[in-house]
Amino acid sequence: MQIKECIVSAPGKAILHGEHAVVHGKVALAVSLNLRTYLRLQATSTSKVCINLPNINTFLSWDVTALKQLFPDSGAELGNVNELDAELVRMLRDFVGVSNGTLDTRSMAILAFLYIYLCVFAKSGELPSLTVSVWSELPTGAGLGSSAAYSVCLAAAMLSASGTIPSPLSDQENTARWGEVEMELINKWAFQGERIIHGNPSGVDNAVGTWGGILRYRSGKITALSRVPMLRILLTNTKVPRSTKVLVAGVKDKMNKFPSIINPVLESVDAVSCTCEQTLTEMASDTPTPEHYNVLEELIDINQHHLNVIGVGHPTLDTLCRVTLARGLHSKLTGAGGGGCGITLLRPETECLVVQNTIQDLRDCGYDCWETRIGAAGVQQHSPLAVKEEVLEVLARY
Ligand SMILES: Nc1ncnc2c1ncn2[C@@H]1O[C@H](COP(=O)(O)OP(=O)(O)O)[C@@H](O)[C@H]1O
Ligand SMILES: C[C@@](O)(CCOP(=O)(O)O)CC(=O)O
Ligand SMILES: [Mg+2]
Repeated sequence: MQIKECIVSAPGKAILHGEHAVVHGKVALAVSLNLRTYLRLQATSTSKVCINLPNINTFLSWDVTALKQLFPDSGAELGNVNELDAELVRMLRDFVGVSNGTLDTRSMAILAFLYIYLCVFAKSGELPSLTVSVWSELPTGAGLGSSAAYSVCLAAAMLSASGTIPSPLSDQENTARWGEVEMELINKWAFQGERIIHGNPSGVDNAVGTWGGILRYRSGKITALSRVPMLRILLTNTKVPRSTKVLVAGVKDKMNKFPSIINPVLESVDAVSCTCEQTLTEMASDTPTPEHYNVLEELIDINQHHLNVIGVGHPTLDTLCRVTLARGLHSKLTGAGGGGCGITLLRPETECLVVQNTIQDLRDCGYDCWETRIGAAGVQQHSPLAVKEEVLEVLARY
């Protein structure tokens, strides 16, 4: 089978408000980051499927003939984009040799890859030999949506290589985006990848990875916020490893144990997201005032308390909040919490020296900290000419 080689990329994300609550049908506000995951898919004639994942030190290959045996006689039933095929996931677990309920990060990435590969190519009835290499600028497992950026890249690359969606590149464009119909399809397959990695994702992360920008997300309904002020944000990685899957499951357990206590907290998080959205809209349609920033800061503090109540805080995140508050800045965790990353809002009048000192304070705690740009483009295809040399070099190494 002739497949189309490609290089694709997708951005990571930061959740401003609504993490965890969004899994239970509440509103989340999320922004794309200027840190991306890149994937290169190459055709080979080795009769092998190879995957190189240097971020998680995983390099594997399988014979195409072995993978073909996973095709049930009812091969046509593989590949329903709207629901996860639990039987196929079970077969893949046996094939790769991982037990149900494993938290081994490498296994999740491999299962998501094989699942999307098999389902997308099942329709053509033929499994091609190929090599996929992925490299990310994002820290993995830190709350910045690396799993979603990875899943979005897998979906885009497989759909493109199989010819299910056309290449958006033209003679004039070395980097291009797909149209709305293709992005819907990429997003749906990416969501299945997220389901394998997360267990019960809301879909907000893959939506940001696909569309980019600043999004309001609720129960699968995605609204791009076009009128938002230019926010300045510090990102801090406490470097404490954690698993989104475990944290999401923990919140569910708490809800089951104390529904009358936890449900109102999630309702309140929803109200925080809605109030933040309203404030951002006001700020964009008028000149942002110090009072607007005061509201945004109070919302950050309230939400951080809520996230602690539902059990996804961490002492390192408490330290982040305390250290930044000592400089007059407000922070909250972002993503699943339990360690990982936090965001700190910078005000327009925050002096350069204050920002530099805050970054230094946080680095002294052993954290990584940097100012980020938000609202990057969603999933893209690139010609090799348009990819940064250092990224191309890593992708070409395998
Ligand atoms: N660049 C990558 N290469 C391989 N796997 C990745 C990559 N990025 C993310 N993953 C997968 O996603 C998992 C991390 O997802 P998760 O716990 O949701 O954290 P987050 O999405 O916040 O980074 C990793 O353990 C791995 O399975
Ligand atoms: C906690 C949650 O709201 C966000 C998880 O983000 P991340 O995997 O920690 O980047 C889960 C979800 O929305 O699927
Ligand atoms: Mg994730």
